[in-house]
Amino acid sequence: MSKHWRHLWAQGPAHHARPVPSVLELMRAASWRIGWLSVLSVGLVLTVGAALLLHLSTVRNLELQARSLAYSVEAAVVFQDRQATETLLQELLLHEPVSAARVRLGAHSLRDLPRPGAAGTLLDEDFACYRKADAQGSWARLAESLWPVRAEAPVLAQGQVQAVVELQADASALLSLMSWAAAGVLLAMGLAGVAVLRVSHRLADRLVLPLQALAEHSRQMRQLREPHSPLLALRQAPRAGVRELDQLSADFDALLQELSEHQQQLLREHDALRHAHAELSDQAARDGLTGVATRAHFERVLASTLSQASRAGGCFSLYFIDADHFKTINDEHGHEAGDCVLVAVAQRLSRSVRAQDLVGRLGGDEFVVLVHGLRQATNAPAIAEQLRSAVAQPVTLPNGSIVVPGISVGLAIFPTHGLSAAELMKAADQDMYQRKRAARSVPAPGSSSRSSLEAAPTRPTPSPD
Ligand SMILES: Nc1nc2c(ncn2[C@@H]2O[C@H](COP(=O)(O)OP(=O)(O)OP(=O)(O)O)[C@@H](O)[C@H]2O)c(=O)[nH]1
Repeated sequence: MSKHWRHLWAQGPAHHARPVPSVLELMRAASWRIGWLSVLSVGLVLTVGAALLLHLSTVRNLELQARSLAYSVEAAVVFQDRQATETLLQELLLHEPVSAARVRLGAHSLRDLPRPGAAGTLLDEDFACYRKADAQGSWARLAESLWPVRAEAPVLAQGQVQAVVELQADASALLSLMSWAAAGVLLAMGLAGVAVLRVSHRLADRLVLPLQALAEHSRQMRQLREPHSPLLALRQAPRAGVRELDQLSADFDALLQELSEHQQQLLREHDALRHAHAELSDQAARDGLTGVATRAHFERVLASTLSQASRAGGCFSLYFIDADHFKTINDEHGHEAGDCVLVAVAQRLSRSVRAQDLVGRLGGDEFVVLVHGLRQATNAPAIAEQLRSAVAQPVTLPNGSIVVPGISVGLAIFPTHGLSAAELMKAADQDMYQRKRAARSVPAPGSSSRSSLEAAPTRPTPSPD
């Protein structure tokens, strides 16, 4: 990891304010750098190589020419024919890329050809000297000072060195050759640069476009919120035709598939839990024996009815019900028979009120009924009577005996008898208790003092329930 990235990593994503570059931008920037660096280095090597080759071949040619000239001028030098020597020098300079030439008498080598500016001047030691007229310009002089290429060869006669031929290459011709070579190299560099950029851009497109397609695909998949959408099963991540990218797409598909299955599993479990919760709530709200509301559920509904009636200024009635002499049934016919009577009482109470009203069992043989939206408080006693008469029907017990259950019903009206649930329950309970006591103190004509719960004949008789 480079210093820069380590620094960014240490800072965390929130701290680096610079915009995060895309992969395409990074690859393009890198390919620009790589392209130009490689083209420049190749260009540099080519230029230096070409210059070196040119230099070596020029030196070699010049040496050959110097040797050839040494042979040519041998006779003229031996016979001291300066005119013929100069003619030979002139001929050579005319057709060859040589800017200056001279023949110096003696065996010693002279390296100091006439300097630019002194060209064509015959020095004291020179036997013959010639310099091209067009090699005397400033460009030619500059070229010679930049690129001095010289060669010399001895003029031999009878095994003795008679003179030395010295040649100066035409540097301006060499430089113009070099400029052509440089132009060629530059052109090659340009073409190579374009080719490198095209290839690297294609490579970037080949890698980045599939990545962008995969990113777009994942965005679309995220938008498909429905877990059972058939698109999830059908749609595959796009394939790029590049092994690693295709592997990434395949892994993405597999991950999506796993997530989808996991989500479906979670949804199934969630449904099961919701179902179980609903069942438990229902069980908690319903009395196990009779199926009417439990005390807790009844109190919740009473509280919400109360607050609603308080806000809206409504009126409702609450009935507190206790079975009369229920213990006797248990004692005489058994607990199972008592249960049977409790179920019958609950069913009859439920059938006597509307669906929006609520019947609850407080426990034992105590029931409560909540009647919503009473139009007039004066209707409440009639409902109590209705409940009483609905219950007081014969019930056939499991042992075949028939009993007629009796109930005492106490009444409380909101807001007349109380403004809170506790006040209303207490008022209804007290009313029920007083009515029970009143009923017992005044026995009905022809009935025993035991009350309204009467043992029926022991023979089995069909029951309305
Ligand atoms: N079968 C049955 N009996 C129950 C159940 N819960 C309570 N009991 C009995 O119901 C009876 C209720 O007794 P009380 O209300 O005190 O007696 P009662 O005979 O109804 O007396 P009064 O209310 O004064 O008429 C008790 O004997 C309890 O054991 C139940 O779920 N099933």
